[in-house]
Amino acid sequence: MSSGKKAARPVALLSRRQIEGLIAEGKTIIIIDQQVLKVDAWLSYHPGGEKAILHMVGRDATDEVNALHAPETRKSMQRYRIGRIDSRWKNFVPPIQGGKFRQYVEGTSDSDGEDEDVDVSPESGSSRAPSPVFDTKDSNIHHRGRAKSPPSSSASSVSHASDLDDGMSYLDAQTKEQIDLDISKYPSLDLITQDEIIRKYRELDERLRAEGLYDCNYSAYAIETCRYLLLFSMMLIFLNLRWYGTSGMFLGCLWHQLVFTVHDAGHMGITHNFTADTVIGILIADFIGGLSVCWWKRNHNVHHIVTNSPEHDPDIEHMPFFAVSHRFFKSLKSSFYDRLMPYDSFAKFTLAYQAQLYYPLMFLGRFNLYVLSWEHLIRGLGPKKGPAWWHRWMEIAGQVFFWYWFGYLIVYKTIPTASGRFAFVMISHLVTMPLHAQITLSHFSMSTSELGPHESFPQKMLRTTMDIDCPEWLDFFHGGLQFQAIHHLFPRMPRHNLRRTQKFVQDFCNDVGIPYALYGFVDGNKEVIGRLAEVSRQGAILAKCQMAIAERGDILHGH
Ligand code: HEM
Repeated sequence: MSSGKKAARPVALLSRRQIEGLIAEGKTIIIIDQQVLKVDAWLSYHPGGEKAILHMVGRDATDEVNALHAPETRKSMQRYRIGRIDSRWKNFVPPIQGGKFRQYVEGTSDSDGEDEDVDVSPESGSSRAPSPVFDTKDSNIHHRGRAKSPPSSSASSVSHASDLDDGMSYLDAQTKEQIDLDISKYPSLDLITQDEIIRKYRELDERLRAEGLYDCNYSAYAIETCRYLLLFSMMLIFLNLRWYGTSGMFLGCLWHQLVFTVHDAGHMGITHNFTADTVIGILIADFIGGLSVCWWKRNHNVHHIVTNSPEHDPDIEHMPFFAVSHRFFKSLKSSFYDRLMPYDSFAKFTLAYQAQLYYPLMFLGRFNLYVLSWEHLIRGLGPKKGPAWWHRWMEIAGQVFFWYWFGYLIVYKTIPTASGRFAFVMISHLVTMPLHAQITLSHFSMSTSELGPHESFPQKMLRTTMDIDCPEWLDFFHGGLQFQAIHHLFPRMPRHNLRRTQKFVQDFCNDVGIPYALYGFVDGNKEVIGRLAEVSRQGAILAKCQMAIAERGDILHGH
């Protein structure tokens, strides 16, 4: 008897081995809420870019996906469902991060492999040599009783026994030390502990929603707008008075402030509507600031997923100028840029002085952003299909508009002298320096260690991100970046609610035993400079090791 309604299609139960086999065949498989999704067809349409999804292949992406998408988008993901699982999913290392996957042969069961009852502590999980479960870089250093073993191979950083001959064992020992430090400071990586953290994090998210902390406080933007108008008026007044440097300073301050609203829009933190917030972001970033918000989003989306991973997070990949981890001395391959980041003689020279170069280079940050923006737009690196296809064209229009009002109308037509033009351009750009320092402050001195695929999303975010303590009246200066750890836990939460959320996050951290990193602005800066100096020192020690080894080699070979 027909009920008139279409019967729901039964969903196949897939085994772990079957899922592994699909990934081995090159399929893009992610797990969300116990559902198995195959998203190959969606990859090139994805507004968040391909890389964001590729870092989730073979993983339970529930928390990352919930944090980064609107609720209706999450529902639409069911279109890609090919099956379900019926037990707790143990993450694989995604292929883009060097994970290895075995083909599935009909009749094999989950127990036909080493992935049953996986012990996930870095020490033991990594000792399963061919295991796709925990086959990642420095983790193998944690084999019990093998303190100085070289790291396991990954697609991006292969280290062989012969590395012991060129000083790499020194770097491996440093890596081990840092992983040990993280393991001693943070909750255990066993599944029960991590599940408890995930459960409490989801509860917290629900609570924050119930408290209305996801609702945008539009009156706060009215105050922001008054501030923007004031800075813009000051720029015009001083331009009229022919005080070009002062006028440029006010324009720089305006840009500095506007970027925070672009950040909110890039995370759908204003209207929560993808299109509306993207338009706000493009109008401010491109039309008023001459920068590509979509370039920034492409970077930033991946940064939020693989935070502080030297091989994968573009936000810490600044070779040859900065290295926040000694691991960059291995000439890692960036999965984001798809290229090597060579530790060559130029890098050796600049990295030796990186602590001294930090602030001077931050002053030039905005010029670098133009270059990156144009590269993004000219090469068409954003999605060409799907909901974001038109962003590139609106951004190009924004660039034309910006260079017309800034370059032609103000710099060329209004300012008559070369010295006036120079002062206006340089001061307006250099004044934005604090922004570049503020952006790097939250992550540069935090951990860059890889603890394997079983670390939960909230723990990883809190381990790699710090907050800045500041009085409430200074919030406008930090623009929400002072609550970066909270923002990483809840990226779509409107900026003006982050201060209220801080107390909840602190309670959560106390409850689950995760340290909440909170520094004053000055101390945070000291931490960053300290980290840069420490990595330079490691570079100097590495050079000495290599020199001593070379001399020993010469003696052995009778030279
Ligand atoms: C079936 C799978 C997926 C679908 C259908 C999908 C769809 C979308 C859509 C429609 C948006 C626009 C914003 C929104 O409507 O919420 C978006 C944004 C985004 N997605 Fe996905 N997504 C999927 C999987 C993933 C995965 C696994 C990740 C990685 C964790 C991811 C990361 C992102 C990011 C970071 C954005 C922000 C993009 C931006 O604002 O620039 N997505 N996604």
